[in-house]
Amino acid sequence: MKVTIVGAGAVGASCAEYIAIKNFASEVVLLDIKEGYAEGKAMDLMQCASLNAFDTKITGVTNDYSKTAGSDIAVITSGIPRKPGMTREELIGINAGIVKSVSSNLIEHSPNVTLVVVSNPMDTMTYLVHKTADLPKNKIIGMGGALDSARFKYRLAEALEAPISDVDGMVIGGHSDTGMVPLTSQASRNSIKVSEFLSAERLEQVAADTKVGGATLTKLLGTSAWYAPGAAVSGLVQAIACDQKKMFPCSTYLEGEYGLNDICIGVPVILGKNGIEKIVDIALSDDEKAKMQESAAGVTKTNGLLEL
Ligand SMILES: NC(=O)c1ccc[n+]([C@@H]2O[C@H](COP(=O)([O-])OP(=O)(O)OC[C@H]3O[C@@H](n4cnc5c(N)ncnc54)[C@H](O)[C@@H]3O)[C@@H](O)[C@H]2O)c1
Ligand SMILES: O=C(O)C[C@H](O)C(=O)O
Repeated sequence: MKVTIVGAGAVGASCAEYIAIKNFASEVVLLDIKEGYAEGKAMDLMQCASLNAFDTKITGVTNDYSKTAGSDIAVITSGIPRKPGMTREELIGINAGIVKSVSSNLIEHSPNVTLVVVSNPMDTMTYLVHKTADLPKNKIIGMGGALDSARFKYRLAEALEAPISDVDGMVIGGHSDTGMVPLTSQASRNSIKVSEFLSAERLEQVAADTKVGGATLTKLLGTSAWYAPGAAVSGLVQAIACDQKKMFPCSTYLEGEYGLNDICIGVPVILGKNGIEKIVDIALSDDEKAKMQESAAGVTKTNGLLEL
């Protein structure tokens, strides 16, 4: 199993580290445009191998796509992150060009690759790849919901004063400060709805904190987060590589599901060896349906800024 990660920055390197520690891939290639950077990150990570007991071979290359040839899965983290006070949408001007050329280079050398898009604004970048790359839609996957759901569980556990392993919950919709739709009505602690334990006001606060999870970290760190994003990407890559048939909310191209068309946005999907093997069309409450429509309108507006 060969995995390429384009962008050896904060998220790309964290992703490579989690993939290696989980020890399911034979090879990880890190590629970056900055001279020597991916090589350096790969060497540093390989010096963790004996310490962390993994056998994954990590190599780094400067912009040489021939070294990515035959990749089964490729992760796109190349591009700029936001700074405090910015929205993800403001990154479109620079990141669209990067994502378009990177995806085209990857597919040229690995025509059967499954792409995981991470660069922001992620739903729009996933849509861009869908519109410009010669790949079936099941092989184009946007990562956002897995991360947002992990942040939702963190906030739920905090409110419940419970261990995170007791808590389950999912966030669908667009990966943006306003567009996320945390499914509070369905979140549970050991199968009991969290509304049994938390007031409507507290649950609303949990949802609000979840939606600004990325912005909160960006303010604290001066740039956007990388540990949880890297872990979330590694979970998606493992589900595909190991044909796990696991369910994650991912950004995928919709053709009527959730009443939406011609958009990539976060919905629950089953991930296995064929990438997105199924879009799971769950029943939403009227309130959740309205929020999903509003979220989709925001993503569509950002998509309109693309030069397709
Ligand atoms: N979808 C999500 O949930 C999520 C989570 C975290 C970050 N992100 C996004 O991921 C992206 C990367 O974030 P980061 O913190 O790793 O940034 P970073 O600046 O640390 O790393 C980005 C790397 O991309 C490289 N790069 C730029 N152009 C390139 C090109 N054409 N080819 C190859 N490499 C290129 C840069 O040299 C840099 O090393 C940002 O757009 C950020 O907003 C998304
Ligand atoms: O917040 C960001 O800009 C990065 C990423 O999308 C995140 O949610 O951490």
